[in-house]
Amino acid sequence: MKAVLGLEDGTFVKGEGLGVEGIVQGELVFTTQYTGYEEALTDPSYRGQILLFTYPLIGNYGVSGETFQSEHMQAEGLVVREACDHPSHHKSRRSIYEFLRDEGKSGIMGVDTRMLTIKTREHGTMKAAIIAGSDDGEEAVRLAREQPDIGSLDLVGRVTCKQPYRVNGNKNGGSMVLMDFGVKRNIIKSLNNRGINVTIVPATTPAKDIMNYEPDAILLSNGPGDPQQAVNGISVVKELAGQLPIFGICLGHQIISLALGGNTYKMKFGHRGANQPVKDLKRGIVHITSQNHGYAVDESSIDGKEVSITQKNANDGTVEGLEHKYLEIMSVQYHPEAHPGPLDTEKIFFDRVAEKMKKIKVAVK
Ligand SMILES: NC(=O)CC[C@H](N)C(=O)O
Repeated sequence: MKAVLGLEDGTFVKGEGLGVEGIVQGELVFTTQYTGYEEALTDPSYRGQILLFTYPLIGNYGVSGETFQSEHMQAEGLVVREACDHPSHHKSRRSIYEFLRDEGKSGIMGVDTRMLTIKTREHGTMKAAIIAGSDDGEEAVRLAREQPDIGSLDLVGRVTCKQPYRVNGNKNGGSMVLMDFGVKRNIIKSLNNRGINVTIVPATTPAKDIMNYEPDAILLSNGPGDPQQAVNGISVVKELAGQLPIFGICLGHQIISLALGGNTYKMKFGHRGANQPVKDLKRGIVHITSQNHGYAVDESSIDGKEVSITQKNANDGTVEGLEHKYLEIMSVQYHPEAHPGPLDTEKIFFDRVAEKMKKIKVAVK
């Protein structure tokens, strides 16, 4: 099948189609992870985005379904140098070709992903379109340009759960309400593994409904799009700060920052990969983290009397973690739940969350 990828700056590249025939529009973003394509493609944070892998061989160990981060593929489309159609792994159930087809999604392969990455780094993230089934470059460019900015879309509304549901932990480590902005399964699993019972609620749940569950703490999840769109999340944090511990991951961290009076901005091309170095400023050590974000918290807007920046990206100095100075509020920009990527920060973040919840229980008794 023919295919073409167009960018808003007028660039287009022709390649071979993957998945089903059709048109895909979204923001083109690149990830540098070598593996973990199954986890990344099913991460709801990639809604509204076409995901390009800089690593040239994708699909070698097939798709098992065991590490999906949600029910389905979430990225709008896929761009790879070479996709493997004869995967080899004992857990593989299908090839990446079959996976895209089953999901009704489209992609393109056989294109110069290095050139596209350099272009994205130089120009900044661009709107893009893939046409699987055509090689009309002018049309692909037109479709790339003719779409709303990702920042104007309510992407969280497309991925949040419709109804609350509960997933219990393996012992009684307290109860938590998790605001679902597009949560990755491994966040829930990491909490459950520490005995935490988690009630997952839609992103639009108001503070008083959250308090009806009588939670020991709340956690704001990762998710797609611009954090400034998450107006309910921001007001929940404003209302509940000081009443119970609040934790956040990625989009959740950005929402917490906005609620505490900070600002967020769109980065030139974001951080997406499995080896982003993050410096823990208190302890002076660097952790290797999994990341996927295009927005960041503006340090000067938040670092001050009430909030301390606890972690920073060792590559570009952007904010990676914060803690409130006297309230139980803690959040990270990276993904401690990994999947994809290294588990280095899994223990540190989730053990601390579990510890803080235990303390609250003891204090209440
Ligand atoms: N993984 C996430 O939660 C991403 C957060 C936000 N959508 C961003 O791109 O910055």
